[in-house]
Amino acid sequence: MEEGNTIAKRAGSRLCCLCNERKPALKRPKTLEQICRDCFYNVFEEEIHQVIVGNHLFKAGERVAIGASGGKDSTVLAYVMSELNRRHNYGLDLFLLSVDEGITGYRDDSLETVKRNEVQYGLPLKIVSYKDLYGWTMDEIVKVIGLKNNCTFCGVFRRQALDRGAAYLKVDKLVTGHNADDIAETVLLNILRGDVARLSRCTSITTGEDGPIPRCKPFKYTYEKEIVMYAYFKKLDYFSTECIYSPNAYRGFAREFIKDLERMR
Ligand SMILES: Nc1ncnc2c1ncn2[C@@H]1O[C@H](COP(=O)(O)OP(=O)(O)OP(=O)(O)O)[C@@H](O)[C@H]1O
Repeated sequence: MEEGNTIAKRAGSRLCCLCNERKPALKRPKTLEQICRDCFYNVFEEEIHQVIVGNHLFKAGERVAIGASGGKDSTVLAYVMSELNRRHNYGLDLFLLSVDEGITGYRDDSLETVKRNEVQYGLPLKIVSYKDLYGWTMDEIVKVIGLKNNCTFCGVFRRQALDRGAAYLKVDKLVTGHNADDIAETVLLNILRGDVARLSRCTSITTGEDGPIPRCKPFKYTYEKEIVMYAYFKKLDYFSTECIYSPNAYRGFAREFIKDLERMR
């Protein structure tokens, strides 16, 4: 038996290339290594832990809100942050913070997911809505202005709504699920627009230190494909529909371009 294993290991084929014990379950997008599920969980979580520690993202005793949209990125972020907080004794008080933009058939459904996550992960949830803060839902705004530029309005409102929610929760920091793919798209968009000011700050792991609440991106180096795989293998409860108002053509172009480059790798 021992000899059989040794042969398989030497052949370098049938076993996970990290533990050399279990069968591989996936080809890791970041490194293209064939690895088993347990090793994938380990490297995925450990890399995020190293990003948190290496960049001094938090201090013990801090209150941290997780921007929770119910989508894959923020759901995996909420799960991994609560696991790492427990495992490594970060000493953080974690909260889920959701913005209800008032988009029927999209945000109402995704918020149901976040309400389930509140119970599943044992994290208190605060929801702030555009209707309460500004007197308008996105549905009402779109009825008036049509389907033009609404991502721009919505982005500005959401940013402020997250600040207001963070102030309500009295948190020290806000974390979002922006991942390496999102950041690559933003870099490309800022180059295409010639927006040098944004280009210089869009890759920072922490922003807004001079504003009401610093924002951190613990997934700055995490590939979107790995987040999807992690959510899938862990059977996490998330909502996977695109916003009905955001075909978002320009960002979509950047996304496709980066995916094409990735395929050529
Ligand atoms: N309605 C919301 N309420 C709270 N946080 C939000 C909301 N929308 C977005 N965020 C935060 O901003 C991050 C990036 O949002 P974006 O709209 O780019 O969604 P995404 O890349 O599809 O992420 P997700 O899969 O988490 O929805 C999210 O991961 C989340 O942390």
